[in-house]
This record gives sequence, structure tokens and C-alpha cells, in this order.
Amino acid sequence: MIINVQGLKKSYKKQLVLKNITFQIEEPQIIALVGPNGSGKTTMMNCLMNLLPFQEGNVTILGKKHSDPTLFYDVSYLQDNRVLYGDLTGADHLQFICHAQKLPTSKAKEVAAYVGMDKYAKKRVRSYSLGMKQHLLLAMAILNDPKLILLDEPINGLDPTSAIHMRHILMDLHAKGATVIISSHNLEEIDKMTNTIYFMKDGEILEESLDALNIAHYTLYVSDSEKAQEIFATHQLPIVKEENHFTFSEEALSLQLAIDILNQNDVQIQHIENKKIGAEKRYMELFESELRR
Ligand SMILES: Nc1ncnc2c1ncn2[C@@H]1O[C@H](COP(=O)(O)OP(=O)(O)OP(=O)(O)O)[C@@H](O)[C@H]1O
Repeated sequence: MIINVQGLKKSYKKQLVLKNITFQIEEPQIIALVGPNGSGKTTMMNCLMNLLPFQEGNVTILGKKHSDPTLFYDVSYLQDNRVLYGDLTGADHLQFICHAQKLPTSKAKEVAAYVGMDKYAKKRVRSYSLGMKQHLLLAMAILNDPKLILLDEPINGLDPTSAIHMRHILMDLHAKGATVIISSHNLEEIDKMTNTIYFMKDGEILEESLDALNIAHYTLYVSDSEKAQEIFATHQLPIVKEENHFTFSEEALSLQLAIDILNQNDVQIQHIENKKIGAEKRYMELFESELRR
């Protein structure tokens, strides 16, 4: 078991901000935490990482109690850049972690180059841009080849090239067996990284939406859309007509049945697109009331 969270409750004074969070992660995965501002993502990660106390619940990580100090060698947490020291260089930060993690100092150079920050590693952090700081934080977090890495909004401030590079680095870590938990508001990047999204709202995980996001949504382009519409209506098929094409989800109707009915009625299919629902659409469905406010 990689993470086991049971009945986690956390309050700040009288405000309950995590309400009975329970989940397990058994296999290495990439999991995204997605939710509106203030929904509790950072608080939950801080509780898991033993940076914040909580009132109720149990958290075990890699089979150990979450407060076990030996987890330091196998778990990394990328927080915001306030943890950096402006007067030190990027290389100083990496050397410091190499020392604490008992890693050879050569690892610092290797990881700086891998992350793409070797050109400015010798500069003081106070001169770094937001994106450069994010690169350094990422390098610090992956230095120990963690089995579990948590990242709180790591894509903030990254240019598109750097965001793509970060995605590849995280997917690479996962391919080598690590579990990645990433909070982000960048749903396009999240979609490219994973289908496993924990949507959070008001301190609760609403949905672990692996299945919902995996449902295929088809778009059909046909030779004669008027005739196709009549056929679909006659057969009472749950297909929606939109301008010059038709859409339906595999949940509502099998693609094969739609193809067979069109073939039987001599309507040619010109093109079929298959798209997953995607994080943004699911987010809009789940948080529609917020968006309307
Ligand atoms: N130190 C604190 N003292 C009191 N309340 C806090 C504190 N930190 C966070 N909160 C409250 O806890 C709730 C959850 O905040 P949290 O920062 O975990 O949300 P988040 O989902 O990470 O938000 P964002 O997307 O804006 O980063 C919010 O209502 C917030 O006001």
C-alpha cells in the first residue's frame, strides 16, 4: 500500500477544512488533485506530509506512520517557493539535499542538467524568475528518486516548454515506479498526464473520477445528416445533432450499433472522432454551481 488515509479531519479553529477524507493508493499512479481555491488541496497534502497536525484520522505512507522520519528518504514534497533561500544558489540547495539524503554530490549536477537548470545553477536564487524557481524546486524534489512525490501547483509560472518538460519528467518518474500526486488548476496539462483525478470541494473528495474520464465520447460525420437524423429518431437512439455532426457517449450507446444502423440505411460515415470527456468538462459538470455564481 502506497498511501492509506482513513477518516482524516482537520480544522483551523472552528472551521472544518478536511471532512473525513478516506482513500487508498495501492499501485504506483499519477493522481491529480483538482478543486476550486480553498477546497483543501494544500491542507490535505500538508497533513499527509506531517507538516500540519490534524484532529482525527490515520495516515500511513509506504506502510509507515506518516510521521515516521525515515520517510524523508523515499518521499518528496514540492511546495511553493517560499522554502527557497534567496542568498544561496540553486546548486547550494541541491548540494544541501544531497548531503541530507546521503547521496553523492555528483547527483546534484546530474539532476540540474536533467531538469534544465544547469545554466543558472550557480546564480543566487534571489535573481531567479518564478519558472526558474519551479525548476529548482522540481530538481530538489526528484534528487532522491522518490517512491512518492507530492507537488502543490508545480506548473504555476512555467512557460509551455517548461510545462511540457515537467510533465515528461513526472511521467518518467511514474514509469520508473513512483507515485505522483499533483495539485493543479491547469486542466489541459492534467489531462495529458493522467485520468485519475480526485476532485475536491469544501474539504471532501467528491469523486475519484477515473471511470468518468475514461468514457469515450464519439462524434460522427455522415454523408446525409438529415437522413441520419430521421433514422436515429426512428430508432430512438440517444444521439445529439450538432450543426453538421452527431455526438453520443459510449455509456449511452455502442458505437457499433450506430454504425450498423447507418450502414443498413445506406448512410455513409465520413469520419468518426473519439474523445474522452476530459478534466475540464468534468470540472464544469461538478462545479457548475460555482461557475454560475
Ligand atoms: N493557516 C490557516 N489558518 C486558517 N485557515 C486556513 C489556513 N490555511 C488554509 N486555511 C483555510 O483552509 C481552507 C482550505 O485551504 P487550502 O489552502 O488547503 O485550499 P486549496 O484547495 O489548496 O486552495 P488553492 O487552490 O487556492 O491553493 C480554506 O478555507 C482556507 O481559508
